[in-house]
Amino acid sequence: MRLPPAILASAEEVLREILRFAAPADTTLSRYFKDHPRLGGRERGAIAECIYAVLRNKAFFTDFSEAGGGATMRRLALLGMSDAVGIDALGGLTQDEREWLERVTQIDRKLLHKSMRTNMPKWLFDKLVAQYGEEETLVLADALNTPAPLDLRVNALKANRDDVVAELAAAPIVATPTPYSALGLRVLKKPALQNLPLFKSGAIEVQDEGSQVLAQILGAKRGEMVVDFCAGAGGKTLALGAQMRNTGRLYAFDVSEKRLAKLKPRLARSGLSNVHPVAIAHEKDAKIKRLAGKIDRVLVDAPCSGMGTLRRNPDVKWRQQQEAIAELQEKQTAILDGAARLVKSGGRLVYATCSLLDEENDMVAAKFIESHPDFVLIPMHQVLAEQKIELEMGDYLKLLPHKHQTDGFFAAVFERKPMPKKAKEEDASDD
Ligand SMILES: C[S@@+](CC[C@H](N)C(=O)[O-])C[C@H]1O[C@@H](n2cnc3c(N)ncnc32)[C@H](O)[C@@H]1O
Repeated sequence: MRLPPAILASAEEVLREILRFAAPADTTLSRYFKDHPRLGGRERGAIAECIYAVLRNKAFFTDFSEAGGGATMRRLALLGMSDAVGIDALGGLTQDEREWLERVTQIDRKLLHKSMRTNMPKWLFDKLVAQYGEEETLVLADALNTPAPLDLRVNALKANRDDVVAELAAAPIVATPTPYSALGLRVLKKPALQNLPLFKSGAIEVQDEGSQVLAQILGAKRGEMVVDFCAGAGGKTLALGAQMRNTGRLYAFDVSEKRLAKLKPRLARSGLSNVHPVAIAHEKDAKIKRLAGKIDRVLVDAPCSGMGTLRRNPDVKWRQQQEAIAELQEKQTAILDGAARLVKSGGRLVYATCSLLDEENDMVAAKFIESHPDFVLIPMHQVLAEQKIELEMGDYLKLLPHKHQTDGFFAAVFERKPMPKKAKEEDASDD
């Protein structure tokens, strides 16, 4: 059945708002759907897919919608919709529009100019070329512009992976084990999960496989004191708590009370009782000082540009300003410094981002090691071997969508050298 013609007007309306880039695309979309309760599930799905298709393909779509007659926003919506649901599912097209869409959708994008093919701002393309070379950047950009599959993490406290696969199959949802995370499952279609007993009981959580690997490399064990320094809504906190088998103490710090509040219902589902969410004012908060030198493992999943998550958040590349990267680096360095003070002698500190940019990754890690002679870098291949994760890496973890089919992630692992007792006491009382 064709979608009603009015859906194009709705897509145009929400697109106009989203392309102002005043707020994240998912926030604007949720607000639009709330304000338009009469839109059905199929219409909402099509509008959302249309918006994301436009954001992924903005450079290419804009170029083609500006050429030719008719309003640009209508043409953008047409391109987005045809990408999302196919031309034949669209009702109310004029003959001209149909022919134009058929012409544009037949274009071989590999033959286009780089800026249009990669669909990213020039500053980002240039940075990636400087890091990966042009050939690899083109492949990386294609992967970043392809929607991500849906990854799940099995909560080992409540289920095992094989049983979950069997229960999903009965739904029927086809899920296959992910290659790197022993608890991961990949679902190619995007079924609604919220009402599944498996989801409601906390046996599964939605989490990119890369994110699961990041939580795992912290190596948190039963009975340990662990801090998730930038816990947000707790994606990694939940994985860490389960890894600790619901024992020990896991502090979930964040400066955003709103994000920490979203962790609460997830915690309730997960069955974890070892997690202690703590809102902090900043990375030097007195609440942190009290724990200085006492923590076995600290994860810093730092705020970053998010360029590794473009498969899911394609608006980020258009919203992020190049000038903000240096500010982010400063913030990341400050947070890592603050978090390092928590680590006890022989304890571990993991610095992670979902960015692809060296400025937020290698450079922050290198600066940390330079300014913290009491820490050593543990090469990632060693950490991965300890965790029995079959990934080939050098000093750092660098997950890339075109190579590993995950979001882009970076991680560095540091270990605090054993400290003489006196120095330990001074460290704990230091401002
Ligand atoms: C990449 S997100 C964390 C995502 C989360 N770990 C997860 O797996 O879902 C970064 C988080 O850092 C928080 N943040 C920003 N500045 C901070 C600071 N100075 N100290 C602690 N957290 C901070 C943000 O509020 C945000 O929730």
